[in-house]
Amino acid sequence: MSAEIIYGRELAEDIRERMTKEVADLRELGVVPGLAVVIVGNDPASLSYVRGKDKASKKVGLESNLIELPEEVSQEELLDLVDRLNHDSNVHGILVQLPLPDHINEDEVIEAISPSKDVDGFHPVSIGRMMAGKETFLPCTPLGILTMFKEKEISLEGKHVVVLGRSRIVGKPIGQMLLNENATVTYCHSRTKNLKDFTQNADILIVAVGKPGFISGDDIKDGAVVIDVGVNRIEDGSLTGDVDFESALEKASYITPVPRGVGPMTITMLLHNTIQAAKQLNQIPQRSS
Ligand SMILES: Nc1nc2c(c(=O)[nH]1)N[C@@H](CN(C=O)c1ccc(C(=O)N[C@@H](CCC(=O)O)C(=O)O)cc1)CN2
Repeated sequence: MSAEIIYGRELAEDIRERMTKEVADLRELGVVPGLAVVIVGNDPASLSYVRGKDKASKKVGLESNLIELPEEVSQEELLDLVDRLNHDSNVHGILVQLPLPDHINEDEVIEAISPSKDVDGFHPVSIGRMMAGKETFLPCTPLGILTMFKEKEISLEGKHVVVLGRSRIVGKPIGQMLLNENATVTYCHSRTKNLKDFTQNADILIVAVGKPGFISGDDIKDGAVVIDVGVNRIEDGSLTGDVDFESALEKASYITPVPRGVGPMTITMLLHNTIQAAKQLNQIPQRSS
């Protein structure tokens, strides 16, 4: 068997085209969805992600404001900025790029963002609503994965999903979101024993551990759906995932590549959440993007 490759980049392009029309309609109504992206410090990967977010936002017609703060910014200054953005009626979505430097209390910053502008879906109110199965902002990478499943008509009902990784950004929320879709979810992490026993029994395997080639074809059940969330820069400067693509391709039914797989969907879902936030804050009825 050779798997079908799910190119998130192509899906993302289609979705962004639909969004461009939706934003044009909103602008006709006098609503210009506004996003503020805050980055602290000079981490090259983070800078490249926020610049990607800023560029993609502008391309679909959003008003994007990229705020770059020095590494030494204090907790108080950052909280003051978030407070100003919470009260700015031209800003509908606020995102603080993670990770933050060690001297910043990440939880306190996330909790300072108004839940009505929490387009990253990391605020405890958003997480609580997600756990209760209520409508809310969903974190962008998991929402991108869910959108891929929907666009490819991959059924989730009763499927055994194994999630490798338990981060705030991917692992924890994707498991809960798939549980909400009636999948049976197992979380595995660095302390899990006999990992193969889990991975080899997964109908859907989601790998978000940040270790190049951590999973190979041997670890995968025949016909499994394999979603690779790893973005690892290796010695030769190229990007590679957490899954050994060539060996997994032979076993899986569907697989996402790295690059051009899950990553581009992350930014697209941020645009989606920002448009939804602008509509909610302006009391405009929702429609799917
Ligand atoms: N506040 C947040 N911080 C972080 C998030 C997040 O969702 N919110 N996610 C990650 C990084 N991330 C977005 O911020 C992100 C990662 C990867 C990509 C992407 O498009 N990857 C491309 C390759 C890009 C490259 O060449 O470097 C791909 O996989 O094809 C987009 C966004 C951490 N922080």
